[in-house]
Amino acid sequence: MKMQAERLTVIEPLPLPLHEKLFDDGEQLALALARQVAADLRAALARHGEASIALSGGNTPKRFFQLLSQQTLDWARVTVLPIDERWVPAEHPRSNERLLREHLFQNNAAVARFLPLYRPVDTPEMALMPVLTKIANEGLPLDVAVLGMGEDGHTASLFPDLGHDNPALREIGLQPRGRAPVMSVRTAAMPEPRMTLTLSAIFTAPALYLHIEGESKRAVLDAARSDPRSTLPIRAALAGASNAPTLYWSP
Ligand SMILES: O=C(O)[C@H](O)[C@@H](O)[C@H](O)[C@H](O)COP(=O)(O)O
Repeated sequence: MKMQAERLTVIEPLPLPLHEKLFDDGEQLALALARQVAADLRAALARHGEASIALSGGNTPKRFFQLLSQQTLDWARVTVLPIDERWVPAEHPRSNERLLREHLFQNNAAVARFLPLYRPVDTPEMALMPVLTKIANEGLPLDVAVLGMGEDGHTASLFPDLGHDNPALREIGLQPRGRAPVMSVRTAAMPEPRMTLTLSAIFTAPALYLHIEGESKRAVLDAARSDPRSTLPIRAALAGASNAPTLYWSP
C-alpha cells in the first residue's frame, strides 16, 4: 500500500493587531487625530476630573499639535508630557519641549500643565531619579499616548540598538511594577543622549495611537507587524499593548 505523503501546512503567523485610520494627506489626518484625542481627553476629564497625555516629538506631529491646541476642553486640568526628550537645552531647535511650547501650548491649550523630561544638568542620568519620581507621581497613569516611529523602527527613544530583551521594551500591565517608567538612552543612531518613557509607562494609556506618515515608514511598520522574528522596538510596542493601538497614516 502506497503511504500517503503527509502534507504539512505551514500556518503563517497573523500580523499583530492594529486598528487603522487612513487619510489622503497629513492635514486631514492631523484634524482627525486632534478631534479624537480631544474626545479622549474630555472623556478622561469627565471620568476622573483630570487627564494625562504623552506625546511624541519629531517633525510629524507639528500640524496635529497646532490643531489639538484649538480643541475646546478644560486644558487647565490636562497634564502633558513628552514621550521622550533629546538631552539638549529647552530652547534648542532639537528640543521636544521647545516643539510642544511652539506648537501645542498656544490657543486653548496654552494653560495645559506640562511635565518636562529635560533638566538643565549635563546628562539624563543625573536627572533620572527626580524626573522619574515626578512623572510616576504626577503623570501616570496616562489616559492618552501618541507614538511616532522612525524609519529604523524606533518609537519614543527606544532604538533598535537598545536590545530587544531590554526591560524598557517589555509590557508590564497597568502599573509599572518593578520597572522604571522612565529611562536614559544613549544610541549610536542619534547625536544626543535621550530620556524616554518606557513601554510599561506608555501602556498605562487606554487610548494609544501611532501617528506615522509616508510609504517608507508604512513599509517598516508592516514588516515589523508581520514578522514574529522582528526585534524592532515598534513591534514590541504593538505586541505588548493591552489594547491594540490605532494607526493614523497618510502617504
Ligand atoms: O524625539 C523623537 O524623535 C520622537 O519622539 C521619535 O520617537 C519620533 O516619533 C520619531 O523619531 C519620528 O520622528 P519624525 O516625525 O521626525 O519622523
